[in-house]
Amino acid sequence: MSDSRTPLTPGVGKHPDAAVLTAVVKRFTTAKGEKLTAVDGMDLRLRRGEAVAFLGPNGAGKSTTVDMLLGLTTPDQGRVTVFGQEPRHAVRDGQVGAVLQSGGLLPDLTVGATLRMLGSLHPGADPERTMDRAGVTALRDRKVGACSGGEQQRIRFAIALLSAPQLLLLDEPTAGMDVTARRAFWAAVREETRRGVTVLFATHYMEEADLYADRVVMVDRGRVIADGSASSLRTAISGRTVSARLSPTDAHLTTGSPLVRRATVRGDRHHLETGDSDALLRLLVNETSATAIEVAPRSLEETFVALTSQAETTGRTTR
Ligand SMILES: Nc1ncnc2c1ncn2[C@@H]1O[C@H](COP(=O)(O)OP(=O)(O)OP(=O)(O)O)[C@@H](O)[C@H]1O
Repeated sequence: MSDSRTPLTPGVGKHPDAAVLTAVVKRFTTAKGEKLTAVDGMDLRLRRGEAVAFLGPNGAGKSTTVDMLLGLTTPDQGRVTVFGQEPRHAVRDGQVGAVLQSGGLLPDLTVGATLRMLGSLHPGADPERTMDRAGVTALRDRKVGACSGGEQQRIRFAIALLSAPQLLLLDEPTAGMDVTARRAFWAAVREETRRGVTVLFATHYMEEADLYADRVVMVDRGRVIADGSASSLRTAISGRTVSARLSPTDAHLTTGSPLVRRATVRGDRHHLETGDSDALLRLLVNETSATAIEVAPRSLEETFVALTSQAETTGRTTR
């Protein structure tokens, strides 16, 4: 029975960390022969039982990192371990399951036959129960090729669960799913984390990170630029922009305030990014002669841009 199976590798169950990346660098050579650094000194520790969201723009290095955790590619520098061992050993022992963006499925097999066939590769696997856990039992007799994109993602999830892995790596797992399918998918993932499984999922959806991750790791240009709980990250990257006309003396006072994360001047207005717009408004009203004060929320895109440019100039991380 898959739920009660113990890790196949002695010592794996005792290891406190599911995965550790230490100063990992991965470079590729582009088609033009130029060197491209996809992962640039990544330090990351996934503790057992955590659900960690991996957020970042296109090309940030998320998939490359997942590939290294799966042993599909190796770092040029640094070290990656999964349950204290080489990733490929952990994968070989069935400790790691993955839903990748490009996982091949055989379109002419039914869902049930697919799970039975792949289940035969893992001693002790229970395809029926795995289909149930992944929410694909109703699709058992349907050909994989006749399933929608979102359904195929759930089939991939079922396949990932076959070996009863202790670490699940999900690369944009809900791509192609509608809202209902997303909810059902995350409910199934939550069941796995409840059992103590560690989950790392790459996503472009801040809401998914917010709702389903214990911890959010934000990456940009192959580096971790923010790492913390969803709520701490939200506080760090959400916020408002307060803009006003300020005299030079008032501008000096406000931009030097710890309430102001970033200040820019456009035209005759100072734009002040803050996590506490109420306190900043009080400061402006009570202690300066600011005029034409406006408060505007920042969009997620703006906050991400603000955070990435901040990381570029200061190298700072949140935690
Ligand atoms: N095999 C490869 N050969 C050359 N360049 C590669 C290769 N794999 C990835 N890259 C490049 O490395 C960078 C990081 O890519 P990666 O796929 O890891 O980013 P990502 O964060 O997963 O992006 P996305 O959100 O678009 O999936 C990109 O610039 C990409 O073009």
